[in-house]
Amino acid sequence: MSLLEVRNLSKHFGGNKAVDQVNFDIQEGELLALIGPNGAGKTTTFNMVGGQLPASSGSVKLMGKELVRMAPRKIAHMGVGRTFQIAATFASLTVVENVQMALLSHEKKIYSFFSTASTQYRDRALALLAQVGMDEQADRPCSELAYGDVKRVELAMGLANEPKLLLMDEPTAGMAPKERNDLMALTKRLVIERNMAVLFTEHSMDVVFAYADRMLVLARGQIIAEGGAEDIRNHPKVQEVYFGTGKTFEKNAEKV
Ligand SMILES: Nc1ncnc2c1ncn2[C@@H]1O[C@H](COP(=O)(O)OP(=O)(O)OP(=O)(O)O)[C@@H](O)[C@H]1O
Repeated sequence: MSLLEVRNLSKHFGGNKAVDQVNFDIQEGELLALIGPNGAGKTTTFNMVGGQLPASSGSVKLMGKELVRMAPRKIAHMGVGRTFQIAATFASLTVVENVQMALLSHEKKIYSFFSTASTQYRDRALALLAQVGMDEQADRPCSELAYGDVKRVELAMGLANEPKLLLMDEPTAGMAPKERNDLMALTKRLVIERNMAVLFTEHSMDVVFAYADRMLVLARGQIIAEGGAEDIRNHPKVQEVYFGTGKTFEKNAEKV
């Protein structure tokens, strides 16, 4: 059985078929990229898997259990994690406090954080930070961190509920090439070490071709291609939808 099975998943906004009868599987230990031009339906697909958006029809099963129509919180508890950007209001908290918040939230104890619970889960938070190489910066406010380091903290927060599948929406947006590669190399290492799976959307083709085990290409709400780097690079439909967008599909694209 696949870790995640998506079958005939659709989302219609009025007459707009944002996602139209999409099918795919994700296996444990897999880093899977969901790519496609602007408006292809990537975010909509993501939000249906995470439960933030109700599907119009279709099925999403995690280890055989149906997630469609389940509340996002329940889906998170079932083992689907998600990296969210650290909200501006939490930037003044330290690195470790942000990860503690994520742990508390997972345990439904968020209400107590600002009173007596500020020391709770510190050790667990530090252990997560060590996995992303941020334990030495644990007591710095997030607002002082370099952008790439903030992304590492967000990754540690995404791991707080021990996800079997982690969803990452454009994890490297706004990053310099070196930071992008570092973050994706770290993500790949975590996928292997934790035997989890990651589904990520991405606009940087260099990152996708360098790190994804497999790619799904969406265009106008439908999957037009699926496979490894060679299959995708040479796929006529993929070349067609990206033609004129300035995206490169060259071999050995930038890798720092
Ligand atoms: N809440 C909404 N209401 C109406 N239409 C929406 C809504 N969200 C998305 N859409 C439409 O659904 C389609 C797919 O959008 P989506 O954001 O999923 O694409 P995307 O592939 O993530 O795009 P991008 O790469 O630009 O983020 C688009 O036509 C978009 O305008």
